[in-house]
Amino acid sequence: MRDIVLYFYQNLYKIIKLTLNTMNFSSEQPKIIVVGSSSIDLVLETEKVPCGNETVIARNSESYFGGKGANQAVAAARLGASVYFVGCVGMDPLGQQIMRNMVGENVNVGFVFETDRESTGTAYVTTSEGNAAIVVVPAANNYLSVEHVEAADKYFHTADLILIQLEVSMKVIEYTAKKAKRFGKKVGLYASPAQRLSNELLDNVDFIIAKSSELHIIFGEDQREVILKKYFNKVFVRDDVNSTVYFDGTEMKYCRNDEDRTVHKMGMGDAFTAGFAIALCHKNSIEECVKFGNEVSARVSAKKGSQTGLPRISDFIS
Ligand SMILES: OC[C@H]1O[C@H](O)[C@H](O)[C@@H]1O
Repeated sequence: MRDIVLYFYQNLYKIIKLTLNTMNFSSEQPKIIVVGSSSIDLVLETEKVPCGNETVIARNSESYFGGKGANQAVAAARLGASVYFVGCVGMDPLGQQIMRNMVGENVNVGFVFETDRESTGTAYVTTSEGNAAIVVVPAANNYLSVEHVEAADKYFHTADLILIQLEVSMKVIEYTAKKAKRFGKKVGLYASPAQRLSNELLDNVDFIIAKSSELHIIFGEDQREVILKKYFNKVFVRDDVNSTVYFDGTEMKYCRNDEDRTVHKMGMGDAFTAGFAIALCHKNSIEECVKFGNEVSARVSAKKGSQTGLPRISDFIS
């Protein structure tokens, strides 16, 4: 018995690889454009997340690279895609750090603009028992404009897929989705932080990732089943325990990783979105895309910060 247990643990890595084996990686390198936010996250670890007028003491404070757009760009690049990030930072040391980090992660920063009107975006995160409460200060991210996205025009022709989230202006988001559709490109949206989506935006995106607790804000409807049936194979709802549910046209599909590796619940939705997008670019089935997204998300949650634990393509193929 002891030998069997030992064998299991020694080969855990291979077993995980085998379970993911149905995921296909084609020889084509996916080309992805991420339009969105970048920030520096200040993470405070506390006994409990403060509420009301409460004061709590943090065990420590650490800073990490973050911002939903930047997280998705780094995730996609680590998974082997050629990635352009279109974003805006302040003319300050934090902006420079973000640029250097992206360059180090092989993300093309040719369309990262600088503004002198605001400082680089930041996020203040209180984490307790794995949960994370996040307050975002968009700052320079609010200065990302339609003209900035227009500047990346010629790359929209060559891209396979465009990723957007909701941390830059809705005008930019809607413009990006419309433009991508015009070029016949696939568009993925991580609908966070939750906002009501217009019908036009809903029509222009191919897949939407949403948190279970925010459906009523995003769709103006809180019956999960109604939303999933209306947007089958298009809306993917995630809950707190890294499980994903969607309707495939015939039945509800639930996907959950058995093993809970969560240390911090930061950047899980971004990681899922990027993983899903990569799997889609490699022409996998929706079910495989969801499984792969869940795995990428589980891995990021195993380390502190929104980017630290993001896996690399070499973790999946030798
Ligand atoms: O999705 C996680 C991200 O949300 C906030 O934007 C933080 O920057 C963090 O990195």
